[in-house]
Amino acid sequence: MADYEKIKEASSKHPKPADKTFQYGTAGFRMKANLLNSVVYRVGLLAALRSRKLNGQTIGVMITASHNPPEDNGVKLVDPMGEMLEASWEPYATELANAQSEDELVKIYEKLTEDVKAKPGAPARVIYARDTRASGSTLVACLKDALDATGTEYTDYKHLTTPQLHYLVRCVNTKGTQYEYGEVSEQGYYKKIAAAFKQAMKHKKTTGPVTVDCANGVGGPKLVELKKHLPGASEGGVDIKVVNDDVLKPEALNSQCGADFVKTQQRAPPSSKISSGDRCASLDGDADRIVYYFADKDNTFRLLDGDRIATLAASFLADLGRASGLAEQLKIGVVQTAYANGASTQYVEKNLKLPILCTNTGVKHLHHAAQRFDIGVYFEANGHGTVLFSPAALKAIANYEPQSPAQKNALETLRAVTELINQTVGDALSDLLLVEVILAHKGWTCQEWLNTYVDLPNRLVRVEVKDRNIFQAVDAERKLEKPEGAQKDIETEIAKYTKGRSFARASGTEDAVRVYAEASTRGEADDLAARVSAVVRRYGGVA
Ligand SMILES: CC(=O)N[C@H]1[C@@H](OP(=O)(O)O)O[C@H](CO)[C@@H](O)[C@@H]1O
Ligand SMILES: [Mg+2]
Repeated sequence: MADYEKIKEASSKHPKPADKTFQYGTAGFRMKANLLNSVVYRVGLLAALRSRKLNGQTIGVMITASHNPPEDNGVKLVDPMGEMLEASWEPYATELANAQSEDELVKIYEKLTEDVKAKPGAPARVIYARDTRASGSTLVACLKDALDATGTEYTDYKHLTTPQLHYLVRCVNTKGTQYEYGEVSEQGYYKKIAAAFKQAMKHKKTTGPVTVDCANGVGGPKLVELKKHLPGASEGGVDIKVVNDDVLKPEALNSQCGADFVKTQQRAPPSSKISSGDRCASLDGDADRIVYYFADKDNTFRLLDGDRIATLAASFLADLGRASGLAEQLKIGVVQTAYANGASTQYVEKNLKLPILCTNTGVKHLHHAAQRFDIGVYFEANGHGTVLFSPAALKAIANYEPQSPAQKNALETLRAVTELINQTVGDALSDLLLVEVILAHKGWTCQEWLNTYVDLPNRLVRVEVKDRNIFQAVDAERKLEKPEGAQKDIETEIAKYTKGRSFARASGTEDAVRVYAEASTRGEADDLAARVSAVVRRYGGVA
């Protein structure tokens, strides 16, 4: 039961920096780690309240700042099924984080407890983990203070990838039910996906190794651990070469490596020693994102980003649906954001002939939209995504009696793939193995994967303005509603280019407006991005 005096007392150890305003954004709270003590303490209070409200279902707290620099950190909450915190609770987190005094904090907490109708006597349960940042242990101490003050039961899972924590939250809450997701332990995670991988790779072989850059983050040691459970190349598995897995040098985290570096710089990490044709992948700092890349025969860098993983997975699942005789029950759809390359959208619609939805940026939006399909494939272009199978789809896949050996084969692979994919959230380790399985089944090299369609040249620019909040986007962020007149001016610029597409929106994680542009040539895409950026500056004022 919550004891408000205790909450107040513990809170006084973690005072809020007076001049700061916090906001629970697309990825929870994220900023310089030394500003986060009070925020993490208060997120702990909210986690306890959310668990009480849900009668003691376990809530997850992840301390990470993903691809941000080493001196940053962050915190986000995980809901009972391993999903992101329900959006209607985000403002509560913001409100608690911004309370100026202990008295105000407790007043807000009491009021929230009443408003959400949490039973004060209900149990509260939380599990938590962190990435490898040096500031993690201090922040964990702040979190613990909140959990103790609120009489919460908790388990510290120490270092985990973000998706591993999501997995564990779902496992705890489904334990002993018909929806049991897996064994509640880190080892259980490895065992589940390794068994699924073995099954999915039956009779198939990968060609050559895959080199995985782990951004010197928590994904490194976890991939090394996962490898121990996987068959090696000679046993029908895959040869995974782990690089950039040094977690003992905190300053190396996300520095000149990792998925964000590769995606935004459109080049391999400078430390990379790849030769033409080598298959490579990069994870981000908390291993919930992955991108692939290789150097083609002319030694030109080629990126295979989230859009490519989505199209690869959708085409594979559609093939399996047809081959298993389940196509009718398994309607596949793809979910993207406005940042998806226009060529990928066209490929899904015209070649794969699958329905496609466009949502706002941020995986929670994509995740919800993907739940509208039997099989919903969602990826952000930056490599964060997964595949969701509806309960009805899982049931159909589990119960179907195959009518031929070919159907039986396809069905077995499909079953394995449902186990391999982390359905709680995008998971770089699980997505890595999924891509490896698909390439092995299709017998494809990266070049063949790349050949499926030709990306439109594109440019993503960050524009700093006085107040980014005046830029209000609508229509899945593809158009600006405000400031008035800006959209018309952007469209005037777009009209000047062949296959031109461009939009501007305020970032949810940085103090800037992002401008995206694509067109038929590199020069045109760059030009269009520059012109739309100029429009944004004209309306937003130079910062
Ligand atoms: C263009 C882009 O890559 N935007 C990223 C970025 O959001 P912004 O709201 O654009 O700052 O961070 C989000 C959280 O990590 C991620 O989900 C999203 O894809
Ligand atoms: Mg991440």
